[in-house]
Amino acid sequence: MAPGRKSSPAPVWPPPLPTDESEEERKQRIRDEAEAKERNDRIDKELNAEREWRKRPRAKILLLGQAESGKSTVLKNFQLQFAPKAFESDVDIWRPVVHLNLVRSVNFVLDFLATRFSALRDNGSINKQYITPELRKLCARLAPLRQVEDSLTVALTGSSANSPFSSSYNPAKSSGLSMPTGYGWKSSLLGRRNDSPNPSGSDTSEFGQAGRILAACGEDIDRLWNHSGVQELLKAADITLEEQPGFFLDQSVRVTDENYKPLPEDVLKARVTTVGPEEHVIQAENSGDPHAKEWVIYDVGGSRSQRAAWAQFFDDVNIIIFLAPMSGFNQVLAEDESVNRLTDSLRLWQTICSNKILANVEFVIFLNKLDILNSKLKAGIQFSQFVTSYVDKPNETKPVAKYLLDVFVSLHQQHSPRKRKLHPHLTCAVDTRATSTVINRVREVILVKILSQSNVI
Ligand SMILES: Nc1nc2c(ncn2[C@@H]2O[C@H](COP(=O)(O)OP(=O)(O)OP(=O)(O)O)[C@@H](O)[C@H]2O)c(=O)[nH]1
Ligand SMILES: [Mg+2]
Repeated sequence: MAPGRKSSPAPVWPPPLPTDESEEERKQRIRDEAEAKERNDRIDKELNAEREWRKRPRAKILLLGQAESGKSTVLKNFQLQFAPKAFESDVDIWRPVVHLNLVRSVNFVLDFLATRFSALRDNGSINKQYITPELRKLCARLAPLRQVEDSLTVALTGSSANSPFSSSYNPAKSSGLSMPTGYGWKSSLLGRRNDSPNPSGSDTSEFGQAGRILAACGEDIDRLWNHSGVQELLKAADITLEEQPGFFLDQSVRVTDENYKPLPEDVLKARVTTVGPEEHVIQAENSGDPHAKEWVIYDVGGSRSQRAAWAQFFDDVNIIIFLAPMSGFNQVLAEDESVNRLTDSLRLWQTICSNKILANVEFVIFLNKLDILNSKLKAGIQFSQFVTSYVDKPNETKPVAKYLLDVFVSLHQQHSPRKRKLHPHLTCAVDTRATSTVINRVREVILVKILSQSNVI
């Protein structure tokens, strides 16, 4: 109590009724009290509803699968499907990612050609007809892109460029064309988007500068990629860049245009390695169904070192979508080149199926990258050479996909702790239309699961 002030009596509740109020004042007091009570009741009701809303069963999806299996791509499909306006308003932040993916591919080709140029010096007979003065000039003109790769990588990841190149191409090392970074890059880009523009109107950021250099190089990149010598040399070395994540070399003129705005397909194809688990809450736009208003999706990193972080979500999800890329049959893991990707996927699937904590979780499996499987088989790669149990069957997409589906389904049957329905789909996650149909089916499965959890059905 402040010195010198008289102490007031402790307040009592409810306050004693005034003894000297007029009839009019009494009526007003009663009206005020009724209004206050109504307001309190309304607030209580809203708080209760909010409490109930928080407790309600929500769609919680966990995406699992090895690195590059397509988990983050499926997440983007969910965002595109359920929150198209939010997806559209964020497309710009993918522009520098597409640029970095493209620049890494170009630099990969430049490094590859450099090894061929030096082989030519050492042994005049090799590939001489392909290496024309025009090709050398093209390579010289594209040299500034090495600097662009460094500055974009630093701007996006906060660390210096690390673009590994192995002169002997190894499909497992495709992360050389990816951007290993965490969740933070998106929020930092969203933050930058609101920065006030330069008074001259030009974008002076690293992204703006990289964009201008790329715009000047677009035609040359296109010439490099379509150069018959480059195509022949890559083919002779068994390199199929088209199947690598973040491939934009066939779109270089469009994506380097100064006014380029990424299309949804570009966003799906852009590659960013997920590092650490990410929680994404998708607020469904225009959803009439109260149970489908909010989707919580957990996206995790798929490489071996990331998998320990998966288990923390096991007791909190309604549905697991497992991604198994069918195209991995002739590839090895980037993190362990002694392990075949398909073998790793099967082992991982078996482990997930047999997990007791997940016994009541609904399982969906996407046998993904159907398009790459198709192009590999069409190119003559023999599935049976890598999967020796596949005997006397045609080397065609349909029977191979069916065979893989049977293997995954029977592993699920054998190893699930209790009988459980599996929802399998053959998918190409970069095909938005086809994936939209699949997502609608998954949506139905999830809604039934949520309703059964809330005892509605
Ligand atoms: N051609 C083709 N590419 C696909 C398909 N699904 C995903 N991709 C591409 O494969 C690359 C890897 O996909 P992501 O979704 O980043 O893989 P991820 O499982 O999230 O990988 P991590 O984050 O490393 O665990 C991306 O460039 C995708 O665009 C598909 O069905 N076909
Ligand atoms: Mg990912």
